[in-house]
Amino acid sequence: MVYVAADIGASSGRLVLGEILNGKLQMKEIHRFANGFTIQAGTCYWDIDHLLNEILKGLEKVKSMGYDDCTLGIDTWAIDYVLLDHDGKRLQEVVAYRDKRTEKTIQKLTKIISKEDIYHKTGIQFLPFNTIYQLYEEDKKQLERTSKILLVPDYLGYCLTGVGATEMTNASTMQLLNPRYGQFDEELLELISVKKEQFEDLVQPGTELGPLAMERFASYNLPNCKVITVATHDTASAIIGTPGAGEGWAYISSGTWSLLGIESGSPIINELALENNYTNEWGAFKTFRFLKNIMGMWVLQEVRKKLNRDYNFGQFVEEAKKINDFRQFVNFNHDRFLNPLDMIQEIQGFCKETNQIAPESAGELANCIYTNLAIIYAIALDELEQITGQQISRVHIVGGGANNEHLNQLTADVSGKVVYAGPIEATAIGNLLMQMIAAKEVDNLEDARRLVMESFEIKQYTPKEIDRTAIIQKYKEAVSYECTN
Ligand SMILES: Nc1ncnc2c1ncn2[C@@H]1O[C@H](COP(=O)(O)OP(=O)(O)O)[C@@H](O)[C@H]1O
Ligand SMILES: C[C@H](O)[C@H](O)[C@@H](O)C(=O)COP(=O)(O)O
Ligand SMILES: [Mg+2]
Repeated sequence: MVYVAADIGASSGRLVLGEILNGKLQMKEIHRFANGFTIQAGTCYWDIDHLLNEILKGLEKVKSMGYDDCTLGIDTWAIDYVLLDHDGKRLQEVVAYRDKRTEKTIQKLTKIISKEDIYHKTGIQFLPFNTIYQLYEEDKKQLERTSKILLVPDYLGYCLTGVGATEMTNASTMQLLNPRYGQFDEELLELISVKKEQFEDLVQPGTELGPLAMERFASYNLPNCKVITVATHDTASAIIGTPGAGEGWAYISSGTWSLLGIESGSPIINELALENNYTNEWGAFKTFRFLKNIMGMWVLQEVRKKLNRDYNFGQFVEEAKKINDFRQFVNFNHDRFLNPLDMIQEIQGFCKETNQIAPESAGELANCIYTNLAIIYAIALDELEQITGQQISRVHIVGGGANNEHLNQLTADVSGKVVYAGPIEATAIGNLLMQMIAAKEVDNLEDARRLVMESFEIKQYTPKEIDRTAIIQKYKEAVSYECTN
């Protein structure tokens, strides 16, 4: 029997095999595929059938490698969902969170209930596309036809097994759950015309969902497979796979998004947390992911698309290193960078509006992105220390972005914290570890993280002496400009 993790982020998906051999976690990537949304008639959609098909193709590879039995865990990006009719069929295509339909929804909803009340109830950050706002924008007739609302990874599990669930780490990102009593907040549900019965029961990560319904996929050559509901929010899995230990460590799950935060034993819901838009997403093992979303590698991904993908990610880093200068100061966390038509023009526009020389070449653009991400990380870490009263001495960077040694070093320099980078595939590893803990092959989270530290290369970056105060001050002056568009 072998463990299989399907980790699907906004830009890419992968299936990995995992097993413990000679006291180490051995992980082998067996299938990788592209992900991304497309725009049809002005709306952004995911291709959920493509993702299901890729999971099945990955499982066929498991079988072809000689494994007749496996367990499977699925984790994906957060907040997006599928509407099912009373026959269990998908009512519509899956809208992607970067769609513009929710651009003004926070303003609409907070005319009825204040941001303070929503935050007091949920402890969840205000992102314009949270599930609460997407459901508020859904056609009311469509909601009336809806029997069940399944978040993306729960829907993929349902397609494979016929069993529905609402896994709680991902459910918390909807901004509809109240951490005080671990359930949906009925007042918020009523506000968006959704009934609690339209969700499947909340389940803890590590719950067995059911066997793969082989009869549904007769044309595939599949192994016998038991689907485990892991920490289905990819960031929750990433944090399980982050080899932090003891006190004073923070993480940056660096992929399409950079999720920067700490693991907390209880939610931190106060004015300062709200003011800095920190969130309390639910973690595995009754922890809370006190973090904030930072725009991450999305910006570079969009620049790369505009440059016809002429550069791979490593080449962007090499070009940026040739410049390696804090030339422009750009707040990439501004909503204008969420899904602009042309990311290069958006960056250049911000620079021109703030009387800064705009980056032109691939290297100048990458340098601008990396230097500003390092500054935004440093500021977020300062905020984190202020809000929690905790001293953070080290930051673990995991995910595809941890490949970027240049940004890892910049992060150490500007934050003044030691950076540990890796494992790159922390999300898939955390997915595997949740399955191993459920199977009692690994005892607990602490042992799981020790196994990660012993099994994968973790690189250390020590801060170099730079004038971080002056750099952060220049950034804050430049971004204090109120973007008009
Ligand atoms: N060799 C590399 N050098 C620098 N950055 C890299 C490299 N490989 C991947 N990346 C970065 O990692 C990002 C993808 O990270 P990943 O965690 O796979 O994203 P997601 O899970 O959101 O799809 C890419 O957008 C890119 O910026
Ligand atoms: C929109 C959400 O905040 C987003 O899904 C984030 O929570 C996340 O998990 C991003 O994962 P990626 O792997 O797509 O960066
Ligand atoms: Mg990811």
